[in-house]
Amino acid sequence: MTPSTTPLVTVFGSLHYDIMVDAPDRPRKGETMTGHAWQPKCGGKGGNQAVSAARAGVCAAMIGAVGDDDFGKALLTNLDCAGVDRRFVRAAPGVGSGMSVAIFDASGDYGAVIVSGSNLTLGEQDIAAARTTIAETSVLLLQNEVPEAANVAAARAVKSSGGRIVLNAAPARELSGELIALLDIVIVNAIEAEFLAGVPVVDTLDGAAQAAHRLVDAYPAAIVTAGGEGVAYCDRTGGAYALAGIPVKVVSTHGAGDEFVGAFAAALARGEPVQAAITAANEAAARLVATPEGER
Ligand SMILES: Nc1ncnc2c1ncn2[C@@H]1O[C@H](COP(=O)(O)OP(=O)(O)OP(=O)(O)O)[C@@H](O)[C@H]1O
Repeated sequence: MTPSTTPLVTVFGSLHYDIMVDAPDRPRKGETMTGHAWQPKCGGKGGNQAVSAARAGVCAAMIGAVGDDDFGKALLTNLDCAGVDRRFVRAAPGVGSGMSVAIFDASGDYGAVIVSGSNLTLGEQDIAAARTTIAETSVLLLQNEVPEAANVAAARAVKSSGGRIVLNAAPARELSGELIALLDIVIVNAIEAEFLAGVPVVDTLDGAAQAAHRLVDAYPAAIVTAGGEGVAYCDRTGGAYALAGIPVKVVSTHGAGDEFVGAFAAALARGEPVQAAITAANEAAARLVATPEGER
C-alpha cells in the first residue's frame, strides 16, 4: 500500500474521567485524611495524548470507548473542545466510563487508582469501524490501558497502510512478541523502562540513556523520559542522543508524560526527524508542567 502523506495522528486508547484531590499527604493503608480541594479533569493516557497532538497543530483522531453516563459525555465534550476527531469514540452500553482518582500531596507528587470500565470493551470491531481513518494515519499512538489484542489489531491495520507505530508502554505490563514486532518506537519513563529492561534504572539522564540502549535489544527504537532530568533516545541503526530537561518553575507534573508523547507524535507526523520531534516534545512537556491545571 502507498504510505500516507496526511499528517494525521491517530490515538487508539483510553479515556478516563479523573478526579484530582489535593491533600496534605498521600494516605497510608487504613488512614482516612481530610483533603483541601478536588477538581475533575478529562484524561486517560489516550485522551490526553490526542489532545496534546491536536494542541501541537496536527489533525488528531481518537478511537476509543466511553460509558453511557455523564462522565462519558464530559469526555466527548472535552475531545470536541480540543479539536480532536472523535467520530470513532463510541458509547459502550451498560458499562461505566473509565475513571481515576489521583491524590496530590503538598509537594505536587501524586498516587492514583484507575478503573478501566468502558476502555476494556475496545477490540477489533473498533478498528474495522475506523478503517478510513486508519488508512490515512501517519502515526498511531498506543498505550497499555486497553486490551493488548486490540492494540495488536490497531497496529497491524496501520502498519499495513504505511503508518508508523509508537507505543507509550504505560502503565508497565508484559507485551506480546506480536505487538513488539509491529512497533517502530517505544516510549517509557524510568519505572516502565525498569520493567521492560528487567534491570534497575536510575532516574537521571545517564540512567535513561543506559536504559534506552538496553531496550533496543528488543525494540527498534526507544525513548526513555526522566522527568526534569531530561530524555534519552537510542535506535538499532546507531542513533543515540540525550537531551537535558528544560528548567522551569514546576506547578504540577501530572500529565507530563502524555504531553510529551502527543507532541512527539505530532512532530513525527509532520515529517520532522526523530531528534527534532524529541526536542519539540521536551519543550511542550516543560511548558505543561509550568502551567496551572486550570489553564491547560
Ligand atoms: N520538572 C520538569 N521540568 C521540565 N520538564 C519536565 C519536568 N518533569 C517532566 N518534564 C517533561 O516531561 C517529560 C515526561 O516526564 P516524565 O519522565 O516524568 O514522564 P511520566 O512519568 O510519564 O510523567 P507523568 O507524571 O505524566 O506520569 C520529560 O521527559 C520532560 O520533557
